[in-house]
Amino acid sequence: MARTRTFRETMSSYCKEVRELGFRLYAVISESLGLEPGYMKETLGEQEQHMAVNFYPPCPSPELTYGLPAHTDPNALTILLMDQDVAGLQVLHDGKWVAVNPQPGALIINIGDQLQALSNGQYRSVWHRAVVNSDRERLSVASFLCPCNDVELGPARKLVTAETPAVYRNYTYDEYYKKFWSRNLDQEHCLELFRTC
Ligand SMILES: O=C(O)CCC(=O)C(=O)O
Ligand SMILES: [Fe+2]
Repeated sequence: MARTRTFRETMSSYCKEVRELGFRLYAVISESLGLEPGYMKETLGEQEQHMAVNFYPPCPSPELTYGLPAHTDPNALTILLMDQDVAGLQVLHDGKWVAVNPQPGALIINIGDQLQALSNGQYRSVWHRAVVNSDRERLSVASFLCPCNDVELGPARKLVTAETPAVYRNYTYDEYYKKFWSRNLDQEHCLELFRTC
């Protein structure tokens, strides 16, 4: 008799696929910076992977609140599976909040703070937020690829030159993560606290 997949099996294979996709993206991002394809994956160490299933119920006064306030993601890379029907994600582009509308079958890839640091500021960790609406609930599933807690992170040596000095000092992810959650999400970009100058 045919057996339907359990929730656990579906989630488990989704997590594995998302992880592989993240590793492929690390390789092309490394290459785009003139680094070895394995640079990001190796530097980030044994990756943790977290998942947030965000549920935003309808809100009678959506103009008074946010589903999620403005933030950047503290990790390396986020792969976001969005509700296929209801919009809510916005990204800050040229000082304006722009809606990212659902595209059937598409995943949203957010660069996190650690890829900004490793690329010495060449890639930018995007400011984003989620708004709510008064009549429809919304769901999003965020998969966060996170560096190993105790690896040393900072600008790739090859990207630090006399013309492009290190923008950020070195630190462990443990230190960064604690600092990130010790402030309000929508305060200044947390990486600003790790600047060399
Ligand atoms: O719900 C969304 O579209 C955004 C979720 C998000 O940014 C997060 O979980 O960090
Ligand atoms: Fe986020």
